[in-house]
Amino acid sequence: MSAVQTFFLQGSVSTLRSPHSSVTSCRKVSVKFTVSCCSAASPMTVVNGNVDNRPSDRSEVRLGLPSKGRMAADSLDLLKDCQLSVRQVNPRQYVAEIPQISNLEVWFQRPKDIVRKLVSGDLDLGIVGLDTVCEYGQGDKDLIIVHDALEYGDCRLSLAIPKYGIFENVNSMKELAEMPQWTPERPLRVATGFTYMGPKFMKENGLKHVTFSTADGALEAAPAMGIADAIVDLVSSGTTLRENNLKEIEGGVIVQSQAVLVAGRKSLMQRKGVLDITHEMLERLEAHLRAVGQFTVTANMRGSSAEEVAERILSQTSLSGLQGPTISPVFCKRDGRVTADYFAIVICVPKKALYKSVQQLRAIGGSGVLISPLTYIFDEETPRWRQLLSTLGL
Ligand SMILES: Nc1ncnc2c1ncn2[C@@H]1O[C@H](COP(=O)(O)OP(=O)(O)OP(=O)(O)O)[C@@H](O)[C@H]1O
Ligand SMILES: O=P(O)(O)OC[C@H]1O[C@H](OP(=O)(O)OP(=O)(O)O)[C@H](O)[C@@H]1O
Ligand SMILES: [Mg+2]
Repeated sequence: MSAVQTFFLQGSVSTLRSPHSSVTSCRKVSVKFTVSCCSAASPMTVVNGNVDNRPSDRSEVRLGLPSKGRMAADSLDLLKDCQLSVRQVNPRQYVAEIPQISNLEVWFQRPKDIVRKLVSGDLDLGIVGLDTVCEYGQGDKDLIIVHDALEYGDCRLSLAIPKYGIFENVNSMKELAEMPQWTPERPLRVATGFTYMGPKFMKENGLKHVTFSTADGALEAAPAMGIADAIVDLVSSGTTLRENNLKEIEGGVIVQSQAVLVAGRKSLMQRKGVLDITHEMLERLEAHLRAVGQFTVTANMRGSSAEEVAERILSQTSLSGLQGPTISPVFCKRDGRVTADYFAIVICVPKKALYKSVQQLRAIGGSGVLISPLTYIFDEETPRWRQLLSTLGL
């Protein structure tokens, strides 16, 4: 460990004025740490999760899901939409199952513990926000993001400063770093719950004289209370910052976050069944997320041939579908002869363009327009699966 450390205090740091308070090193916040007991000769080791990182001999595959907070319900909803409903006998029980996938245990944990347990090997897969992976994974190369965009939990980890006082004309990280106010005796005081990402970011941005304090919530109050000059916290709509007279600045976004599916490299490579379950989950997630926001539109259209109908459809900007329209003749018997005066067309249309598509279909002679939501769009190959295999060197 280097001589100069980053200090984290709970609450005010106004009494801390030593040169040690400047950020010159970015110490890993301990997943494993040692505390002195009564006798200095017998240290006690406290570990989050698996004590000595020995691979356990369990045969079940374990998926960690957030037990509380805003990610919990959305994670269950997403899995349900992928026909992977989690069956939990009662809400205080922390283990559950997904009947469609045998040999999979679902464990409900706090998001930060999901990441820690992926690192320790006590979980194999997990769903959490990318911010939590960055903060508690601390750049661990064995944490692999299998799906990076589950499309909920959107937020960003940002640095914010007051709109007023000495910060009134400060609008970028460069300007913040160049402020003459920050000295070893009077460093920039930052309040954050992100005690790994916060110091790392400040160091990367060349801020030399910085101290950090930490609290468990309502960090936006710290500047007005005189406890901090700036904060590093999650921002989504920006309302909390605005209500507290704080602003984000150029270059101050540390991580753009949303829910992700993460796995441990060792689990993927060594534990039987993990790779297969990951493949199935990835296929369902990708196919479902592709289908969200798309509708299938079917309609009838009079025409002399399938090609002639196709030309009419493709002349319209909103009707090209995923790979072009599917057109099938609708046969009927007229005067004893089987003819195809009508064609049935099927296209996929993005939700946003739905009404425009219906208007365009009608304009070129479409009738009997039926619209149904899509559950899955399976492609020939799952791009993220190929990416995962290449990351694993398989
Ligand atoms: N305002 C927000 N809008 C959208 N997503 C958010 C927001 N705040 C946090 N998140 C995302 O949801 C995750 C969980 O946040 P949540 O607030 O539920 O738990 P927490 O802050 O870690 O715990 P707690 O608030 O109970 O102490 C975050 O890691 C982040 O990815
Ligand atoms: O940009 P906004 O949409 O206003 O959201 C940002 C706020 O949401 C989170 O707090 P949360 O609601 O989780 O409360 P907490 O501080 O108790 O975690 C985050 O810590 C911000 O305070
Ligand atoms: Mg929160």
